[in-house]
Amino acid sequence: MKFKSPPVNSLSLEFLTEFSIGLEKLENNRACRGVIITSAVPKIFSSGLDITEMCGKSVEHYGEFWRAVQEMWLRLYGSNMVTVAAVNGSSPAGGCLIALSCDYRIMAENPKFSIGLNEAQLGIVAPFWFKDTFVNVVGHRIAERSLQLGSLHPAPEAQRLGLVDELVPEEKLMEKAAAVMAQWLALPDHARQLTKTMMRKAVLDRLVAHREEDIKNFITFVSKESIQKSLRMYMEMLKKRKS
Ligand SMILES: CCCCCCCCCCCC/C=C/CC(=O)SCCNC(=O)CCNC(=O)[C@H](O)C(C)(C)COP(=O)(O)OP(=O)(O)OC[C@H]1O[C@@H](n2cnc3c(N)ncnc32)[C@H](O)[C@@H]1OP(=O)(O)O
Repeated sequence: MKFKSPPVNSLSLEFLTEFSIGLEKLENNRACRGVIITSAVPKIFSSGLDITEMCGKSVEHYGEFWRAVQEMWLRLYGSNMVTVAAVNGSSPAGGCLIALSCDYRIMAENPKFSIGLNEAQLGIVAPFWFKDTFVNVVGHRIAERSLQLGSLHPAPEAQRLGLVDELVPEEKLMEKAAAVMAQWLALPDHARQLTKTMMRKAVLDRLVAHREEDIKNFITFVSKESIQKSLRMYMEMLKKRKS
């Protein structure tokens, strides 16, 4: 799957819905045993959740949007397929969540590309299931420091921390992803799938059990004037940085 929503592959409601439908189709296709996720937009894997979806919209819209974010994660993190992220650009916040939800992460070895859960820098809080996914990849201490500081880690640091599994030159990224996929697909599906379920089930179940409460929390949180102000200021900062 190649993300192609210029300029920055931000995860809008429409993008998330299409992504989830795409994953569902592949999941239901018995001929498909694995998926490599990458980007067709130069230098950007995904800029994370589309901030405009969280600014100045109705309570109903926030609810619909958050349900779509949850749905995407439940499908990807809970997928029976082998999932490999070929991270060919920067990948903040929700973009990082997508990579973290895969079975294996390969990143282009460009120190200008960064990845991490930077929510704290926007004045918002990564939800518990973002945090759980992160902890399951890098461990508690690294996740705690990185989340509190809202760190975006340049590719070499991301590899040192275990946030990505390996770095390769950009031109070799897809070749390497295909080789990793072949290695993972060499195992019998049922054994690999049951093992994956065993490792991820508790974290998935926790969101399933608290899904409606999580949506309510999101709506309450994002509707606060202080949070709206932080998001608006962040968007302005992005625009100013450009000019
Ligand atoms: C007890 C506690 C209770 C807690 C309850 C919790 C409940 C919920 C909490 C809420 C959690 C919400 C979770 C959010 C996760 C996210 O994903 S938030 C999004 C974070 N994303 C970012 O910070 C990335 C921001 N973007 C960038 O850093 C850069 O754009 C880039 C590095 C990706 C690319 O840089 P460059 O190539 O230089 O492009 P730009 O000129 O910066 O951008 C082009 C264009 O796109 C717009 N844009 C960029 N990112 C986004 C985005 N994420 N959403 C919307 N729009 C974006 C940018 O403004 C530019 O627009 P214009 O061309 O100027 O119009």
